[in-house]
Amino acid sequence: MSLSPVAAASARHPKPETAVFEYGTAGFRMKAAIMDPVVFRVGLVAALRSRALGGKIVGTMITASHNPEPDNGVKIVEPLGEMLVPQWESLATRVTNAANGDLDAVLAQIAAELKIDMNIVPRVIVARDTRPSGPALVASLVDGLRALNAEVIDAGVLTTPQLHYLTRTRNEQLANTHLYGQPTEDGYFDKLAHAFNKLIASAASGNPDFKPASLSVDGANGVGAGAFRTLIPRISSSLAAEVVNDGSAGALNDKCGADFVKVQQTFPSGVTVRPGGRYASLDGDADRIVYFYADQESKFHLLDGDKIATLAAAFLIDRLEAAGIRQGITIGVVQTAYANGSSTQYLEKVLGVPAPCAKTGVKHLHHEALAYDIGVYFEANGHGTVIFSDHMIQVLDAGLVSANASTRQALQDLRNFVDVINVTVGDAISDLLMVEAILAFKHWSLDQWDAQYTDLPNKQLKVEVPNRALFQTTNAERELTSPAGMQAEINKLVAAVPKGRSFVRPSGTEDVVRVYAEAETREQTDALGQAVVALVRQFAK
Ligand SMILES: CC(=O)N[C@H]1[C@@H](OP(=O)(O)O)O[C@H](CO)[C@@H](O)[C@@H]1O
Ligand SMILES: [Mg+2]
Repeated sequence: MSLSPVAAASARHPKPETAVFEYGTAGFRMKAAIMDPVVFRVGLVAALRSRALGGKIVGTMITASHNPEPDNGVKIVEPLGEMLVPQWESLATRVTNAANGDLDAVLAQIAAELKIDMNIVPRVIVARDTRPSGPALVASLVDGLRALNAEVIDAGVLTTPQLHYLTRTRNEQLANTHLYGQPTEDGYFDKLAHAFNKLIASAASGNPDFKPASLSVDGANGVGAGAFRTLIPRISSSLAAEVVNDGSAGALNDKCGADFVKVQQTFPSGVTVRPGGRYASLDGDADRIVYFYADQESKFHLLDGDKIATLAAAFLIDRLEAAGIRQGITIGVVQTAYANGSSTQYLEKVLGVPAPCAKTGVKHLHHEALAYDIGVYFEANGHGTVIFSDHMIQVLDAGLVSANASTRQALQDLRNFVDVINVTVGDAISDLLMVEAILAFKHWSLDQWDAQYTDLPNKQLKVEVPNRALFQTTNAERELTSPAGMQAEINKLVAAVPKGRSFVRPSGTEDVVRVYAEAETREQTDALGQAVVALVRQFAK
């Protein structure tokens, strides 16, 4: 009996019988060495997803973001650049866990359940970051796609946000609808550069002394370094930028990159830091960014996702007022439990905007941000963006038609601001341009930006436990419902500390439980963090 194409291909990518996989916050992520059967099966799922959507293009990205170089991962992107819908996360988990001999049957079951027309030709874009394990994993993914007769578009090495952009614009091109931008890598850079150069020109107008700011970008030795370097010549009149940690020497994310800088609260290696200089770190797939600087005593200062969100919100409010359209436009800034307490306070008390708390994972933040005309959302680690409602865009466009001399420039600034933002997904490069444009408008250095509010000392810790599933949360992950009795113990510790806050949640991307603590002083913060870590160990048994 001859084997079906799926069975024949799956024999080349056997799943170890006992292996269990789960599509988590960031897709599948693990040691690259054990990923082959997973990516092959994700190829099958992506092809099926495209068929279920009538042949629309689905994106697949091979990356493990900020995790160490030997790790890798894979995630599926919806046609308009959104994260995979929850129903299909479960289907992806189901297919990756099917026994080797059951794959055909499982696919047929799913097709029958969802009434998928198996004659449709699937179309799937494939991209990867710079990890050495990437090419072999792409080959396995493509093997899965081909087993279901998919048309494969190999986009090579891209940042995660570029893959989202390309997926969206290729679909728009296919459907002959309005293009978010030209459906090429060049189109991506042109769109961002064009909007950014206009914003800087506006910020510089009337100021003969305007000089482009100098910025040094830590590329985490990853894909963002090359991507940002491609952009530099296109924005050279607006920003004097250089890239360090470009992958020519160190390992990916090793003592550098946005996650290292945020979690360790220290300078990345490979960067010569001068007091007064301006620095930013990207993560390994360039969807996160944090800024940092040294003061006159060479002390480290971090400007994280919370600082970026507050900067963006304050600027947008200012421009809306100058454009005469603040009335009737709702603004919200969505955060997670990891947001510094001072940032939430600043948003609610100083800027007067709602700052709801969502569960960790940008898809949760994105969802909540849809409730506003301008939805700013950032995780504290620097992953986020700004999204705009149709109403907001209509108000803007209508305003531009009838603008008078005093409001026109502010309206145009807002329009260019919308264009510099990657609304499909958090994008380090687009966020960097947004920050630089705002700083140019404000004539701010990093310490002036930082002075808007003072972060409470904070600490993130992780604890390895026998079974992290024991830890369950509610209230946007700020309280534990299990293990029984543990939240009451945390509450007691927190109550004893001025401005204390602490919470515990299981990671969705690593086999650890995370602990967060903040308090009025560094000593209190560290002591609170350690006390909660001890509780985790005690209750994990
Ligand atoms: C505290 C923290 O930074 N957690 C990160 C991390 O999730 P965990 O579920 O905490 O492992 O990876 C996610 C995916 O990149 C990101 O969305 C999230 O913010
Ligand atoms: Mg990332």
